[in-house]
Amino acid sequence: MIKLDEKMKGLISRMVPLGAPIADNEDEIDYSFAMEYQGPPVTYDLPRAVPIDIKRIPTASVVAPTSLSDKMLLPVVQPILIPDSVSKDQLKETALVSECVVVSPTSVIAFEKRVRDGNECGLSSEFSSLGTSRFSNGLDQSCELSDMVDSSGGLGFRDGQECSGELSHTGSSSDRLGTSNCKVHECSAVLGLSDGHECSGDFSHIGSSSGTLGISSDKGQSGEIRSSEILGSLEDCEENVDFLNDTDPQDWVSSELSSQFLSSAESSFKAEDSSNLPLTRGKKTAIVKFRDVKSGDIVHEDNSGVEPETKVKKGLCYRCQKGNRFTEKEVCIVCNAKYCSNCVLRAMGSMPEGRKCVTCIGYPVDELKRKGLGKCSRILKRLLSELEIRQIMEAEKLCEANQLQAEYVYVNRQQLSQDELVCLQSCPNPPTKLKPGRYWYDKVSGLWGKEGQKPCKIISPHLNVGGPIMADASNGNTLVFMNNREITKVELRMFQLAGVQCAGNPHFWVDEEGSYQEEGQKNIKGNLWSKAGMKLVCAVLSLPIPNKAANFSGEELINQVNGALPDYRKGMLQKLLLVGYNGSGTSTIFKQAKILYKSDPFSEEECENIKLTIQSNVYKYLGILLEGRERFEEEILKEIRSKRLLDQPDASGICEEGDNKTIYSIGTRLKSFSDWLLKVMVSGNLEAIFPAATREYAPLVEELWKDAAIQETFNRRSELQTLSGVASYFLERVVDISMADYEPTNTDILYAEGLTSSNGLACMDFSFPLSSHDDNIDASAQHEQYLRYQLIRVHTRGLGENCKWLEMFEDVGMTIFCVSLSDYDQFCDDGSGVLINRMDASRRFFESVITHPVFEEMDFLLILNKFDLLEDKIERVPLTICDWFHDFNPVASRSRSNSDSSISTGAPALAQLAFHYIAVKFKKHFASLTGRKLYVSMANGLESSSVDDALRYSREILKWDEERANFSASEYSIYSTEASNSA
Ligand SMILES: Nc1nc2c(ncn2[C@@H]2O[C@H](COP(=O)(O)OP(=O)(O)OP(=O)(O)O)[C@@H](O)[C@H]2O)c(=O)[nH]1
Ligand SMILES: [Mg+2]
Repeated sequence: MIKLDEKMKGLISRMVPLGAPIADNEDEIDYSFAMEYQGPPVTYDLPRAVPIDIKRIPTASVVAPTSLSDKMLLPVVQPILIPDSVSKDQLKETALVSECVVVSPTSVIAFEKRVRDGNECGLSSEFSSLGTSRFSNGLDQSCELSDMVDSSGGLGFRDGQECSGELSHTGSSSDRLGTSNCKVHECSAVLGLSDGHECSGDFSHIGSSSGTLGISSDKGQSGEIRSSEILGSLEDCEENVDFLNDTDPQDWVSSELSSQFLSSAESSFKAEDSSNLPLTRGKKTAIVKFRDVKSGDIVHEDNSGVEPETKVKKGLCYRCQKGNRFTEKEVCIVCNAKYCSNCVLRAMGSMPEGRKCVTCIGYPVDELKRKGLGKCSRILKRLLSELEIRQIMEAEKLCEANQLQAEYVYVNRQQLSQDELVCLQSCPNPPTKLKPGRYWYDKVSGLWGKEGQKPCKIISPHLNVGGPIMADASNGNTLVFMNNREITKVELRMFQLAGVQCAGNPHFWVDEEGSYQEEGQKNIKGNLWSKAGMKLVCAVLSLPIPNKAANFSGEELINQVNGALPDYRKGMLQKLLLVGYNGSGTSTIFKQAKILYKSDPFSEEECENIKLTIQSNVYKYLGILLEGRERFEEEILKEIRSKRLLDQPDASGICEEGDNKTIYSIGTRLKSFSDWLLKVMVSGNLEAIFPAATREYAPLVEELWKDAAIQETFNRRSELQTLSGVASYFLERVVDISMADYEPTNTDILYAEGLTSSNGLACMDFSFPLSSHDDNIDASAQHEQYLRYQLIRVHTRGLGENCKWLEMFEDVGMTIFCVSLSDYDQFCDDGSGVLINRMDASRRFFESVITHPVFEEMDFLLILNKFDLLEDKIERVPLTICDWFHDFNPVASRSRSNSDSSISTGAPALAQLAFHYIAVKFKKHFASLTGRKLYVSMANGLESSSVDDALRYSREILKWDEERANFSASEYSIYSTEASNSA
């Protein structure tokens, strides 16, 4: 019998349950623990620690990368609620309890156990831990969790009872090391890792079912632990093995950590200073992923979302429990917890996924809050810098965790996979504003609708998403089938109005183009969309029509941002609609955008078509000039004749040598070529020249162009209504252009007319590359190069009467309206044979676009284009020639403008004043019709930098718009959406 000395007794007393008797003799106790053996060599095998190969220790893969900026206020406190059922006494009994949060970018905990006999073992079990984890507490002390070995091999905590946990396992964690409340006594949990599971990712689940590892901060208050201090090091562990030898465990816990761990399946509480305790929402961070060792599959925890919030008195901050309902608060987009401005940064940390409590990171957003994603509140604006806000809001909108969850979307009764969702959202013509729900999709025609309802959109066809379509997908009851789906009554009505025979319960096959045929028959019966009035019919019946802009085949939809962009962002497009009255310069701006933002703006095939267009345009211009020359010649000759009649021999314009020769006369050879050319053109038989003979005639064309008579005619081009200003550019180079190997340059393409498709629709996807101005700019500017835009250009004729088809563009973010500044002295046919001023015509078109119901909330950017032509013209032709501009008074404007500090010193040029005047005219007109604000930008469509500026301005406006919305979306915002008053 060996008597235990006092020291040993003291040691044991700290390890047994409180109040448990301590035996006097060693034989009477069933506790034992390992001590260094210093006796003679033994003849039998000793259990030995198996060394761990560090490289083989799995390290966590970061599930949700967090950026731990310097400014990040770490850690985030896990608030704890004291359950009503727990009395103060009970709290006392539990001794010291701690709670805290550890956030760590890298933390490795490695354990290895070796149990000698596989039975229950006490502290004497041979057990070695080769792992160490260090955690710093709020006071920057560090503790070492190296070897709190327990009897049954669970790492961590021992209460003298058998532990049931088994730690046969190596685990590692990186990034967030969970939050926890662990209980030392009665602990039957192993630390973190259950047998048979491999842990990768963040620790969120360490301990028993409810527990996660926690390290207390000093004095039992909520811990704040700096991430950088948290280390797990295998190297260190050797020094730290077996604290029993040199460390008193109780001291270890109580002095170094000043706390103990407590865990219980239901609740966690804190003993000290409980009145000051923050509230907890019983929630765990679900970032840890366990992998089944055998199958390698990820074992899903119950990740059904965030547990219901603990009721917090309305108006109180969820962290400090102070404030009232008027206190400004920020709301977690996952769990709705609200934090006051003092607590929000602590509760939300660096917000790598936007406004989420730290414990909500990785969780999907509350779908009701999706609309508000990326819209900043006033409270954050006050607390953070503009750059930080921008980054947080971007992250909130774009981070993976916040994207629509594939599992909430069903297509043809099949839950989507993440890949399918990405495929759906990034197709050229995706469903608009996709929300969680059940949808049907006809892959053949592209029709898309909510389950049980008629179709609401035609999206890109042939997408590999969802299951096969069901006959009852749209709940039709017509006995008429289309691509295996029984159509609804309205669709049947549409078929009938399209003249499709529907007798005898037919089954139609309709493809994405609208071509339809009956089942079992080979021939195509017709095309739904090509039938006259179909679009109107569909509009009336609220049925979708194909989105030409998105499916337009002439303009490719290249994803320029390619692999650099995560998949889920590929689907996110800001659409910009570009419209303008005929000749305002929309197609020039569109082409400029292509040249500016696309690395390979025009395909070979496009270039070939462009070449033919340019060559034929040259003849068109020449034809106009020749006709004009004839007209001018005739006019002069007429004049001469009448003057002769009046006996006025010195009539002007007549050359001295010949009676019938005028400055508009050409030689006989050129005259006969000209006559032939005009005849060919009138007959519409241009093939005689073009394209085969273009080269042959090129020298003659050049000669003609250089002829004085044609040059005189060209000088009077303003009298030739249809002659484009770019005619001279091409005619000067007619010989080059007529060559077989002519390849249009970008400038040629830019100047070339008639390149857009017959329906006047073109669209392109692009991103704004970093500009020279962006070079020194912050990360957010860098980030913007990945944001994607779609420029959709539509011709007036593509919009139908009263701009009916504008409704196809309801999802655009902004409309850019283009007006030609040089239109003020020009006239055009108003459609009924009456000549009207082109500026007036432009204004009328502007009115019908801005007042279109679909654009009620739309931002408009007015591009006042062709500023170069205005400069050129304004000195010659007064602006007041246009009735609408009758009160333009440059003198008055000049004096007014000079007093305006926004205009630089010196008298602004007349064209500049005219521009400002016209801009204000449009702004006022816009405000009177819509009550909103119009943005205006000046441009010269032929100058790339000017178009770049104008389009980047549209991007700025979209950003402001967002920021304005952020203000107004704030819970207690006092800002109105009219906050901005710039430009
Ligand atoms: N000088 C000058 N010419 C321009 C400018 N912008 C466009 N143009 C020319 O104006 C003409 C009409 O421009 P477009 O871009 O074809 O105009 P649009 O809006 O497409 O008009 P439609 O072709 O009728 O639909 C073309 O000859 C362009 O080269 C400009 O800023 N300055
Ligand atoms: Mg055009």
